[in-house]
Amino acid sequence: MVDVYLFSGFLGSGKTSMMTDVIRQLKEQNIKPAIIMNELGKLNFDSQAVEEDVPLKEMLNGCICCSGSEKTEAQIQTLLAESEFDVLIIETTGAAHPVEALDAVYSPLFADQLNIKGIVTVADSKRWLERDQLSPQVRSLFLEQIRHAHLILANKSDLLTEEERAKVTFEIQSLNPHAQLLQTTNGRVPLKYLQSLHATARPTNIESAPISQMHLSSRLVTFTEPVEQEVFEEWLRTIPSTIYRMKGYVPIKGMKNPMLFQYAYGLTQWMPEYMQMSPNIVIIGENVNELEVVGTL
Ligand SMILES: Nc1nc2c(ncn2[C@@H]2O[C@H](COP(=O)(O)OP(=O)(O)OP(=O)(O)O)[C@@H](O)[C@H]2O)c(=O)[nH]1
Repeated sequence: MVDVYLFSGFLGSGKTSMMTDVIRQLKEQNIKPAIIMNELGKLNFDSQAVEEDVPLKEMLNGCICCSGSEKTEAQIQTLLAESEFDVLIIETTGAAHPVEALDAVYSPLFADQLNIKGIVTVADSKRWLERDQLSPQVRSLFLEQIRHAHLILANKSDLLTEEERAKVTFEIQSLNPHAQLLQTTNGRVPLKYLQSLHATARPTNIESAPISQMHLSSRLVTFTEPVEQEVFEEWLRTIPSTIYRMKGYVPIKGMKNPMLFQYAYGLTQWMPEYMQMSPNIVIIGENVNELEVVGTL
């Protein structure tokens, strides 16, 4: 299994600095990294930070969440087929919502090959103190990236006074009490903090993630029998609003192949599928392990 880390954080917060340092540490331990980088602009200057022997895929002109998860899926598949590596680091654009980014990388197609360790968010500590100056939408994204993280770096702590550092730590930890919080400069984080993250996504038929894991996580569910479409839609109306996203293939009674199913923030989409895909869906949200799914054991 390849360990996957999503690096999230606002534009200019220090993601690339963190990545460069993490790659250095991985290499020192003879662990092979591969990188997917994501830039909003046309040219990816940051990729120059990655040495040539590290497999690298770039997604230019769009962010991981809105350029279509198919593209990301294809890139991960190509990487898995072409290169040998132990760890996959995905640097999302500063404008990506972490739920969407997680959604894009978590595909039922290679769920058994990837061990999604979690979202590491780099927060610019100075920006945190000045967050009231951000527009409401931007501020909301900034907060969401922190709220959904599994590990948070309060970066650029060199720019703060002792008192400000304490304030930032207290406030960020209050926003996300589940994640470990570290004060950093230049995104320097000892590798052990990444490695000790629990996987956020595991097939439930193998082992469930701990219930205490209340923050954002995902789960792969396998259907054991076909379900009536109406019964399934009825069930969808009962699920909590903290289930943000589902996608995959649902075996529907009367249909030859499992149907492609998409669910995002209350909206559902069905598409007939001409291939016999495995009857799996991925569920992303909070407390995903407590959700009972119709048609599964
Ligand atoms: N003072 C200070 N500057 C930092 C620190 N970390 C990063 N920087 C600087 O902040 C700038 C942005 O850092 P990057 O690592 O490129 O940030 P990024 O999140 O990858 O930026 P985008 O590519 O725009 O998303 C660079 O000029 C870094 O040198 C820090 O801890 N302290």
